[in-house]
Amino acid sequence: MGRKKAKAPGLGQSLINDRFGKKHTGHRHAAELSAEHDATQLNLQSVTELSSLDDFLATAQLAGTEFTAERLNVHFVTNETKGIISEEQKERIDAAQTEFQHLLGIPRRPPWTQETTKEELEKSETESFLSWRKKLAVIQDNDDLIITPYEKNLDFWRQLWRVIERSDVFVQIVDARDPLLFRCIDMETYVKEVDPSKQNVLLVNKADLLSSQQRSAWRSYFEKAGVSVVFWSAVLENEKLDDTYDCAQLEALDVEDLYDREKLIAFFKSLVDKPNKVVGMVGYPNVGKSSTVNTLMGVKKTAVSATPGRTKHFQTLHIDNELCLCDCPGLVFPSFVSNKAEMVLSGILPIDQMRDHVAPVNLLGRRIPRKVVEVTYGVNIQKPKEGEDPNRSPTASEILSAHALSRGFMTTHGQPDDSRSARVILKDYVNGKLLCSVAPPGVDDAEYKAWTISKVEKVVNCVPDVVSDDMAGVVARIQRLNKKDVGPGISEVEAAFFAPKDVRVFTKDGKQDLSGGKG
Ligand SMILES: Nc1nc2c(ncn2[C@@H]2O[C@H](COP(=O)(O)OP(=O)(O)OP(=O)(O)O)[C@@H](O)[C@H]2O)c(=O)[nH]1
Repeated sequence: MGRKKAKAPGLGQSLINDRFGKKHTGHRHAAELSAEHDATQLNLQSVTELSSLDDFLATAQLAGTEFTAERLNVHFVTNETKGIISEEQKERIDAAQTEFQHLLGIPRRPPWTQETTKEELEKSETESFLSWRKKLAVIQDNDDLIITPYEKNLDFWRQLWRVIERSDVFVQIVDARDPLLFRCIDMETYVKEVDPSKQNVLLVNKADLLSSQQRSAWRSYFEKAGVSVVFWSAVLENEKLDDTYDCAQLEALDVEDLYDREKLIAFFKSLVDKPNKVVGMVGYPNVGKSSTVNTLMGVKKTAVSATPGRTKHFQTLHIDNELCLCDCPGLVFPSFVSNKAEMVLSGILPIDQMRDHVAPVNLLGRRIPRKVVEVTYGVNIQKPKEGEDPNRSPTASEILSAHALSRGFMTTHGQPDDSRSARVILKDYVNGKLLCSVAPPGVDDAEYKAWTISKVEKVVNCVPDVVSDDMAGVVARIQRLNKKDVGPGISEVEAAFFAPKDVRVFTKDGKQDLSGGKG
């Protein structure tokens, strides 16, 4: 396709001028860029879901004056189902995913030297980024394949490149409930390309949401694959920083094998043989980067967002005079998913922006054991009718009606308000209040689900004897829920409070506080 250089500023340049206020001129060296591209100057609006028009305009902006309406073929999820795919579809999708896996990489920063000017580097970065996007567009032409709405804002990738360049240890934070969805193997390859002496670590966060058997299954999977893996719970460790918390349920949570803050810091230090060590961190939005960074920094954080996409730019933070953290903004890498419902359940797409609630709840019904929903909410979900497969998963409508009726969520027409229940249930799932996780390849799904059920039963049935005063209200609600005497009328806020982890109470040294929170 022929490209011609536009003489007058075109749409792309106008958009750039509009965004940056003026045309970039002057020759500065590439080395100056790292310092220059801080959050105030970069366009740090994450771009993951674009309409074709937005996409067209963003492409025009990226290509600047050289843009000549290239066709990107980017289109959106087309094979949306009601969250359920047949065995035959699944086989087809698996085969296509295997075939195209090698194209699912991350963009590379083009090579540069001290002599490269700022303009030259920006131009080659843009070109390399566009060619990466075109490669992904080829995948999106295949109707069997859906990739996550990956980050399309080059400035986010620039931040990632800089974090990788600075880091001695590069940590990918993944969500323990579906580690493979959040792990980007190509990122590990890229880190080694930049410098083979850099170390990759996979930090499996939210590991408190798995049972010890489940963690052990995942640990053997990663160890066999030669991955350096650490299981960690930012939230549990963060709670230990607060001396009013005790852990009446620590035993039930079954988390003794997790790394604590000191052990994790010591582990990072052990990987680098030089005085000033930099640990870079990256991960999808909502995997718990902020919680991890705060905890490692020793900052007690009371409120973190349950909505993906809050951290916007990388920060450099000194833990002590030996170790420094470099926290990259939440980046959505291209990854294969079976449908949009999977993205909602994985916390990649925000629930409040979800249009169809039936598909994700159907998928939830497939993934989560029926008993987990029943025990967590104290409800009975309608059983399969005579003639139906007695082991079939509950449907969205069965789950939603059971929940809506028990909580008194009704529409003005007197029907169960399914959509309100769907939002509560999906948020509980994403937040980990409804326990569920995906088994590692090669592990029997039924056995893995049985481990989830036994963990949920242990946690829910363990009501603490003594708690601090400010926890009393929460515990009273949980006790009512446990006794299943909660009829219609319980508010959404109360339902949302029903998190077994809410009753953990730690002492300063992380031990169970048996003093009623007063000692
Ligand atoms: N159960 C559990 N929940 C966690 C853990 N770490 C984080 N969360 C929850 O996950 C959600 C996201 O946590 P954040 O720390 O804000 O995640 P983030 O990756 O920094 O998100 P962005 O700012 O969007 O990039 C919050 O609801 C946290 O409470 C954990 O170890 N265990």
